[in-house]
Amino acid sequence: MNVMDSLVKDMFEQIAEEAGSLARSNKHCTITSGEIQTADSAVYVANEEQIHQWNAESTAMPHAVQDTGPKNASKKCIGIQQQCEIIDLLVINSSSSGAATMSGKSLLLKVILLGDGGVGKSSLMNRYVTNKFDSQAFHTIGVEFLNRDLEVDGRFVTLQIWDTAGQERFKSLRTPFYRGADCCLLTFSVDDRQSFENLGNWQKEFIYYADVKDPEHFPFVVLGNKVDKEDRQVTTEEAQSWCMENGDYPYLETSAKDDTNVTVAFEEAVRQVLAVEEQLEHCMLGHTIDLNSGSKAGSSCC
Ligand SMILES: Nc1nc2c(ncn2[C@@H]2O[C@H](COP(=O)(O)OP(=O)(O)OP(=O)(O)O)[C@@H](O)[C@H]2O)c(=O)[nH]1
Repeated sequence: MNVMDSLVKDMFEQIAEEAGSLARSNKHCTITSGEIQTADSAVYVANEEQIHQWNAESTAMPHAVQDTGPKNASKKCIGIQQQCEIIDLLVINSSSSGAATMSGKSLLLKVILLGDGGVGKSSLMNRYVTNKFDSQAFHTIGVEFLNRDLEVDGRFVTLQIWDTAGQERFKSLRTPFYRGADCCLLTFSVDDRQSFENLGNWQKEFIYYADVKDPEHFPFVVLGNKVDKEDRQVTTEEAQSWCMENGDYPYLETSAKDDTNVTVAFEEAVRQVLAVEEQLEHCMLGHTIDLNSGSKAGSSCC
């Protein structure tokens, strides 16, 4: 990796951190290799062409400030020159831990969709949030996310769904966003055997980059998408047994096209997170010290 590549990589990692914070304070946000946009602000970062050009020329980065964003938006350029710092427009109001946090009255949960390119991650997110399906969807570059409020078993939740680029060449753009995820949806396509065989790699990639401390108890949900297709290469039984052997994960067969099980899948993700949360709360309560007796209660938990 040359110096410029590593500067660009550092820049994206820095942006990823900022974006993670931004994500917690905004309803809608799109992050690609080029831009971070929200309803009321936009940060111009760099497009792929510019990055290539910078790599080729190794010249100074642009650092001009432009006002061409959406109405009321400030659009600024992030360069790599020292004087061109990461912009001040991001409203950072949250911890970077990313554990489930309360936003207003509802619980904010970050779920992340991972899986090979083309298995239908973006389509699942878009079907769930906008109820639309695009049969000519473009590959994702980097990550994007959308929020949706829902109620599950009497709990109000804001689900923040992060859709990542499955193609290998975008690995460095997606992995910085794994941290802080409350649930991971491992996705494959039932008509693509290789995408099923890669599930284990996605699981490992997530655990490593999200820095999951207790992988055995992390809530994964596995989705076999495109069940509307006739040319299946993976059977339900095979997928179920993979889930059983790799962590006893829930398995759902979905179709973003037909809207089969899409809502159920995201609700299941919420249930999994809430179950882990309840278990933790239970454990914490179990460890409170009884001042009267001077002994710990329920120390067998966790
Ligand atoms: N038949 C069928 N096609 C689907 C379904 N979901 C997605 N597709 C199609 O599969 C293609 C890829 O879908 P995407 O949602 O872009 O896949 P992705 O996993 O986000 O791909 P990357 O962004 O490259 O990681 C698109 O042409 C979609 O229209 C589905 O449930 N059934």
